[in-house]
Amino acid sequence: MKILLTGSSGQVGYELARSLQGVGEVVALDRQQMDLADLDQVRSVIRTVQPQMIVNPAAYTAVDKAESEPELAFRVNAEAPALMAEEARLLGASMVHYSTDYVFDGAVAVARVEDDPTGPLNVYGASKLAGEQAIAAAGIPHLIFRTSWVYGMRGKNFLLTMLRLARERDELRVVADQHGAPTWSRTIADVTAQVLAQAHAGGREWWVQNRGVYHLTAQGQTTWYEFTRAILAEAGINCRVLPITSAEYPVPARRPEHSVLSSEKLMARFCHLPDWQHALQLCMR
Ligand SMILES: NC(=O)C1=CN([C@@H]2O[C@H](COP(=O)(O)OP(=O)(O)OC[C@H]3O[C@@H](n4cnc5c(N)ncnc54)[C@H](OP(=O)(O)O)[C@@H]3O)[C@@H](O)[C@H]2O)C=CC1
Ligand SMILES: Cc1cn([C@H]2C[C@H](O)[C@@H](COP(=O)(O)OP(=O)(O)O[C@H]3O[C@@H](C)C(=O)[C@@H](O)[C@H]3O)O2)c(=O)[nH]c1=O
Ligand SMILES: [Mg+2]
Repeated sequence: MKILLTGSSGQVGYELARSLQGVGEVVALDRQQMDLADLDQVRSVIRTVQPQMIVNPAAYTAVDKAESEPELAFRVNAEAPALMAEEARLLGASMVHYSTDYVFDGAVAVARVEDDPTGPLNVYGASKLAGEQAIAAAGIPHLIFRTSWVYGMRGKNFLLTMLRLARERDELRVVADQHGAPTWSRTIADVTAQVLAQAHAGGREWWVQNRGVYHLTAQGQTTWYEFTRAILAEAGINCRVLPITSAEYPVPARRPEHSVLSSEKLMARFCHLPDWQHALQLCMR
């Protein structure tokens, strides 16, 4: 099976380029080779590669910047995935896509399930939701994995930012009133590969039974503040960390207060997911 992988230099894309080797022949493309802001290029690349599956971890992920660049965020996160789904339909291909906890408003302290009502608080979340909806509407075999708080030892992420800041400063001030599940990029890629191996074995009927949205996050929950403390403890860095409120950390985009997703559906059908603490240890060691 020929797999077109987008965003191969991103956190999840980089891990997928490795994990998907066992699933099929991977054509991994970065932004230079396929710019999702250029819809004509997206179309022509897909028509040239002619994949049997498109795996799309590429996304506009700058949450604050998206507030002032809504058109670009929507083009990359909604219009490009919509076009990919349309091209997949013409090719008879399937599509695997990634989305976010930020599609929810996070108003209630209960783990969200896949069918719960959405209500994004910011442009990024709204653009990701529009992408999900376009793929679902295309009527193709598809999987949409909603994940959260992605980190890893490469790329741009909260873990690497905190390690850098802790070395530069005597004290970190970190929000303690947003709750969620930090998820290692490698967990996302490995689980994707496991699910796709099942899909491959199951054929057409598998997709009829299993297509749709799945929450895919590490188990348990924490706050950005507690996550920071766990990161510094694991790294053996001594730096004071002060809990603050979101109001004390003014940024352009609003974030959900309760961002925990229930991954029970995925675990019941496919495989176990690790605790966030365990995955953090594996990642940092
Ligand atoms: N990061 C997170 O905390 C979370 C991410 N997600 C979702 O998971 C998926 C993977 O995210 P993650 O790997 O963490 O994100 P990253 O920000 O690490 O990677 C995003 C990738 O998309 C690429 N990209 C951005 N704009 C374009 C463009 N116009 N054309 C082509 N490629 C582009 C980036 O390229 P370049 O390297 O050149 O910038 C990068 O390779 C995304 O769908 C994201 O929305 C969900 C929840 C949390
Ligand atoms: C750097 C820093 C951030 N913060 C806060 C800001 C924010 O509320 C929180 C996390 O910072 P980030 O910039 O990583 O947050 P953010 O970019 O909102 O992270 C999100 O990214 C998108 C792509 C997703 O899909 C989400 O799941 C989530 O991971 O920590 C502090 O309190 N102190 C600090 O020193
Ligand atoms: Mg960010």
